[in-house]
Amino acid sequence: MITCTIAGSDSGGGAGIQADLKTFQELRVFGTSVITALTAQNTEGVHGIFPTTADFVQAQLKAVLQDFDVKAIKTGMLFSAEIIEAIVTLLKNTDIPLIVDPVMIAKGGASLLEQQATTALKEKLLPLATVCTPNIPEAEILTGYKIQTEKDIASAAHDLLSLGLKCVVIKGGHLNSKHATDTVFIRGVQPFKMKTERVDTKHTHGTGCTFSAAITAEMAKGRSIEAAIIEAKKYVQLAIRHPLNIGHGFGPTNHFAYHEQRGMCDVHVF
Ligand SMILES: Nc1ncnc2c1ncn2[C@@H]1O[C@H](COP(=O)(O)OP(=O)(O)O)[C@@H](O)[C@H]1O
Ligand SMILES: Cc1ncc(COP(=O)(O)OP(=O)(O)O)c(N)n1
Repeated sequence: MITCTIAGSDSGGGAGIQADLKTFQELRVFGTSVITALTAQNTEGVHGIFPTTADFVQAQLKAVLQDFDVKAIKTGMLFSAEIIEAIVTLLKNTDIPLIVDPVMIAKGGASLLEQQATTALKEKLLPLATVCTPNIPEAEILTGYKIQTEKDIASAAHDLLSLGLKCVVIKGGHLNSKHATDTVFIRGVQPFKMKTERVDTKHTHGTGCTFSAAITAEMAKGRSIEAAIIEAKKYVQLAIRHPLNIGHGFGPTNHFAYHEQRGMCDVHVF
């Protein structure tokens, strides 16, 4: 099975293209990639960004799509409106499932999407997506209001689904709660929650990239959206629960853990 990630490179290997390709490999799908930007990054932060031109992003994506039977595509850091538009031009002619992780700001505070690109992300890319996986701050930017209650989460999902998406997962990593609970809204299906223990760790660099890449891998294998999302939650939970403890700052998750610790993870779905 072949997948594609359209995202930025993280020289530190914990997020972006590197996290996506590691996740694809661990979940036994073949990963191709389209690089939107290089970041000089490590566990202590983002030290520089060098974007790719929109034309060259398009050239990479064309090369991949012309040759490979890609079964699912994900997007991560897209950086600019020009890059988003270049991708949309090609993706609007395909029916490949598209998972959009609307990456905006790294946990350290660096901006990975120019402010004026939010409109292009929302109005041009999201209508093509099958699944979108915002964290709470991203959902707030996309909807334009604060998300504090269960009712706010449901309204945000409703507003995002109305853009044409099939599924929205509002991730709870940023909530100040005892558990890490994500809420899944799928058109025509009763919403459900996925709950795991919240791991007390600072090594959560790349959790969002890893989660969305795992959804992409599982969907490429032909699993239903529900099954893909639940398996992805297991994958990321194990990756957080068994950290590698590398680097001097906020370390990466452990992409090996899913195989090394198989069966040692409960996700409560309700
Ligand atoms: N400390 C943690 N313990 C357990 N799960 C976590 C923790 N932090 C994040 N997660 C989970 O990791 C996934 C990615 O969420 P999140 O960290 O919110 O994304 P992002 O990296 O986009 O901010 C979600 O399933 C979330 O619930
Ligand atoms: C190149 C690149 N892409 C995405 C991110 C953000 O990754 P995320 O999974 O949201 O994790 P944090 O960086 O917020 O820990 C990134 N940092 N770099």
